[in-house]
Amino acid sequence: MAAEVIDGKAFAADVRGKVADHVARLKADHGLVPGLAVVLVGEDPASQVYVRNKGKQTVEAGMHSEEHRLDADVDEKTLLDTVARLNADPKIHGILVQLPLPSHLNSDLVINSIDPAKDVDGFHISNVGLLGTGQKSMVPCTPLGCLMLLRDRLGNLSGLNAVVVGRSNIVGKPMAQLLLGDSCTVTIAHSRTKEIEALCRTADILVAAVGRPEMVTGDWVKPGATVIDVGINRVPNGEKTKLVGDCDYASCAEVAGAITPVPGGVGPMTIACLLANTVTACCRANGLEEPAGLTA
Ligand SMILES: NC(=O)C1=CN([C@@H]2O[C@H](COP(=O)(O)OP(=O)(O)OC[C@H]3O[C@@H](n4cnc5c(N)ncnc54)[C@H](OP(=O)(O)O)[C@@H]3O)[C@@H](O)[C@H]2O)C=CC1
Ligand SMILES: Nc1nc(=O)c2c([nH]1)NC[C@@H]1CN(c3ccc(C(=O)N[C@@H](CCC(=O)O)C(=O)O)cc3)C=[N+]21
Repeated sequence: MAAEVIDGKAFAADVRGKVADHVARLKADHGLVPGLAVVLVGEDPASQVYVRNKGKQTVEAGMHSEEHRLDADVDEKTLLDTVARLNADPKIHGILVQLPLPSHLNSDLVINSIDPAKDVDGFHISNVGLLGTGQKSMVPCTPLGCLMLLRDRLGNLSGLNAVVVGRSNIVGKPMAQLLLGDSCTVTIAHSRTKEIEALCRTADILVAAVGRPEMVTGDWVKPGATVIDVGINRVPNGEKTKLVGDCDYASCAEVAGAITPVPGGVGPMTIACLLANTVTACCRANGLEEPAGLTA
């Protein structure tokens, strides 16, 4: 039995449609335009693609979009000043500093200088703490997108076994928090985990966020499981390159009940959730009702 393909691209278009509807209402009823600022340090070509997509989709949803490009050798003070200006700017409701930053910059310091109310990535320590204690927060976009896909596919997640492979602050850990919040039994696996294949085979929900092309193969997957592939890896393909996930799609799809493809799975959801978080931040900043169904 071949797995059902979870169409993240279509789901993301649907989320962006809801965002655009809410943006139109904010404009008509309150004269408000939600604004997102993306800060990009250096010239990493892959990052530039994401930044371009974010800007385009932000404008398509009727929102205000700004890009702030800084040289790769920018000093920390200039970057912190940029963030401080955006914190104080009433047109801006969401700020994203693209990671990773060049190694001479302290990314914890920079991220924690963002106003937590404008931290649409949900990476500021106060948002991390709020999520970890089950309080209202800004939720990281990629895990939020994965949760939306899982709830849509499985309905109630309560009692399901979830294994998250990867323990990064931006994907693995917040993903585990969200699954725990939905009453899954959650295990986080990483590079030191023993017998990782057997562990993964216990998962009703398997989330791969490792950054290793096609590492997870079909023999790691429990028959019928839902597989969420977060990985975005650019690998050689003849003269050109192609994108592959952290899962070997062909073998996993033979065993899984449902699986997200790469591209067209989690990636588009990340951007849709970024727009959703920006609208949520704008509503909260103005004491208005938040859009239904766009937060965790
Ligand atoms: N679709 C999207 O929107 C997004 C996609 N991504 C993609 O998701 C992937 C993960 O990103 P990110 O979390 O930032 O990556 P990190 O490199 O920060 O973290 C990778 C994690 O995987 C673990 N790991 C590495 N090798 C192995 C192994 N052989 N076995 C088990 N675990 C292993 C590491 O373990 P340890 O901690 O022990 O080193 C680490 O916890 C990447 O492909 C990235 O491009 C990221 C963000 C958004
Ligand atoms: N502060 C910060 N926040 C992030 O959310 C963040 C970040 N830094 N650094 C980089 C990673 C990566 N990331 C992606 C977003 C969208 C796609 C995406 O849209 N992918 C498309 C394909 C895009 C393509 O063709 O290259 C897809 O999977 O279908 C991928 C990856 C966000 N990240």
